[in-house]
Amino acid sequence: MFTGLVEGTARLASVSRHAGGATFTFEAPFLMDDLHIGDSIAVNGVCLTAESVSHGAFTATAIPETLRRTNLGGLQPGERVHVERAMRADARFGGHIVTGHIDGVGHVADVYPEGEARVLVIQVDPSLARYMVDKGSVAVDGVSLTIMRAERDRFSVSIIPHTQSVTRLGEIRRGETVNIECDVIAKYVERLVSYRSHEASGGIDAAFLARHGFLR
Ligand SMILES: Cc1nc2c(=O)[nH]c(=O)nc-2n(C[C@H](O)[C@H](O)[C@H](O)CO)c1C
Repeated sequence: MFTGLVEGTARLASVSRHAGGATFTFEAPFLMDDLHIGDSIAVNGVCLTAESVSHGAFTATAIPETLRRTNLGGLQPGERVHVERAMRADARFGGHIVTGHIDGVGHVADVYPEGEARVLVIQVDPSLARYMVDKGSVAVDGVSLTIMRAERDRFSVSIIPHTQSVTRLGEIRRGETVNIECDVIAKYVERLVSYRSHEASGGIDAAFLARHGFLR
């Protein structure tokens, strides 16, 4: 589990693509004081496992499904990614609950300045946008952000100077693809409400289970 307070950016040193997916080597010397083989680490918001850690770098593998559903598949050596180690139980919990499971990608549709901030307008599928509300939470490439405005197929966020300086969101351009994790609380609420309304109208049968993915 993560908070969306990313710790900084790591540089992709190399990538090896193979039948099992892609194995990335990221340079991140600032993580080395407490990163061990087997630890979870969020890379652009995607929860991966550190497979080796040495000389200021770690390696992690993304399976084909992860490459299809996130922006990791398009990464090229030299690019920078957001990194965050798993949250500690004894630390302050800034940001919001981020699981590292990406719901889909969004596309940066517009970028414009507003005072000291940088507003990003991000286009997403309505199936993702439905979990967003004004002043709610969203993780964009792993960065916990407050939604300024939520619409049917897009939302906007305002990037404050601190976030611009410690993440890539200060330099991101129109057309780039970003990983989106919707607020997990919204997803649980939707699921519970759909069960409740079904129970009110007659209980659980085979058709109900199939509709909700429990039967094929
Ligand atoms: C909730 C939240 N909202 C915003 C926001 O709307 N705009 C912004 O620029 N930064 C926000 N942050 C802080 C970032 O998550 C934090 O600066 C980065 O993850 C780097 O640690 C947070 C935690």
